Amino acid sequence: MSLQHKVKAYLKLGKLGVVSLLDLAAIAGSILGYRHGISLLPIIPMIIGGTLASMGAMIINSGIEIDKDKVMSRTSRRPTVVGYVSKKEAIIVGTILSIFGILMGFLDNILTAFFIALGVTIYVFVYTILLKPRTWLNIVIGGFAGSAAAWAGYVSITNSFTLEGFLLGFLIFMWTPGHFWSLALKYREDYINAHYPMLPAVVGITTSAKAIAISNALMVPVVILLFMYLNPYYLAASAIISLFLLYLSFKLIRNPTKEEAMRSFIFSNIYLMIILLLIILSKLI
Ligand code: HEM
Ligand SMILES: CC(C)=CCC/C(C)=C/CC/C(C)=C/COP(=O)(O)OP(=O)(O)O
Repeated sequence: MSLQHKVKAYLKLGKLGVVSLLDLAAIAGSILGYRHGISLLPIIPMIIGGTLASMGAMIINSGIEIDKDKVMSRTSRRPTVVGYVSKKEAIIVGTILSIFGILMGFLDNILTAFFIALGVTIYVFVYTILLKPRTWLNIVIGGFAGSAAAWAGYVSITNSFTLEGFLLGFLIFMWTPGHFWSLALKYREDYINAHYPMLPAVVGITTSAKAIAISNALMVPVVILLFMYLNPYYLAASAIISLFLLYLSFKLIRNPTKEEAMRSFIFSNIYLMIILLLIILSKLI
C-alpha cells in the first residue's frame, strides 16, 4: 500500500472530526485559565500533543476492536476491518503517537503531560478494554476521557488545577452520555449484534430517550454555572442554546425514533461547539 494511502487510512482511524472538537475543548480550557499578561504560547505544544495522543488513542481503539467493528454497520468499512491496517500495526502506531503526544505535554509542564496521559489511559484502558464490553456505565465513566482534553488545556496555561478548570471538564463529562447515547440509539441493532452493553442496547428505545433527556437536563446547570468565571453575555447566550437543546431532548422523548436520535446526536456536537466558542469569546472580548 502506498504511503499516501496509509496516511489516509490512519487519518480516518484517528477521527479528525472528533479530534477537532476535542481540540476546541482544550483551547477553551486554555482560554478559561488565561489571565492578562500571561503567555498563550503553551497552547501550541499542548494542542499538538493532545491531537497526537487523541488520534493515537483512537487508532489503538480501532486495533483492539477490529473484530467487533466487523459486525457493526457503522464501523465495518474502517481501514482496520478492510485490511489496510492490521490490528498489531494499529496498536503499535497508536501507542507511538500517544507517547509522543504525552511527551509534547512535558514541553509545557508536568500537569499538561499528566492530563494528556489521563485521557489516553481512561479511553484505552478504562473505557475501551474494561468498561465498554461489560457495562452500560461505560460511557458515563469513559466521558472523563474527554474531560482530560479540557483539563490539559487549562493546566497548560495555569500550571494549576482549580475549581474553574475542573468545571469545564465536568461539563464535558456531563455532556458525553447525551452525545453518545443518541448515536447508540440510532445504531442500537449494531450494538446488540456486537454484544456491547450500550444503554440503548440494554433498555428500550423510550427509556434510552428519557436517559438522553435527563442527562442533557443535568448537564445544563453545569454549563450555566460556568458564568461565575465569565460574564452575563455568556449566561444569556448559553441559557438560550441550552433551552433549544432541552427542546430537542423533549422532542426525542415525545418521538423516540432513530431520526430524532440522530438530530439529537448532531446537535450535541453543535451545542458543545457553541458553548466552547462562547467561553472563548466571552473571555477574550
Ligand atoms: C468516551 C467518550 C466518547 C464516546 C464513547 C464517543 C462516541 C462517539 C462515536 C461512536 C462517534 C461516531 C464516530 C464514527 O462513527 O466514526 C462519535 C462522534 C463524534 N464525537 Fe464522540 N464520543 C465520546 C466523547 C467525545 C468527546 C469528548 C468529544 C468532543 C469534545 C466528541 C466529539 C465527537 C464528534 C465531533 C463526533 C462526530 C465526528 C464525525 O462525525 O466526524 N466525542 N462519538
Ligand atoms: C486528552 C486526550 C488524549 C483525550 C482523549 C479523548 C478521546 C480519545 C475521546 C474518545 C472520543 C470517541 C469518539 C470515542 C469513541 O469510542 P468508541 O470506541 O465508542 O467509538 P467507535 O465505536 O466509533 O470505535
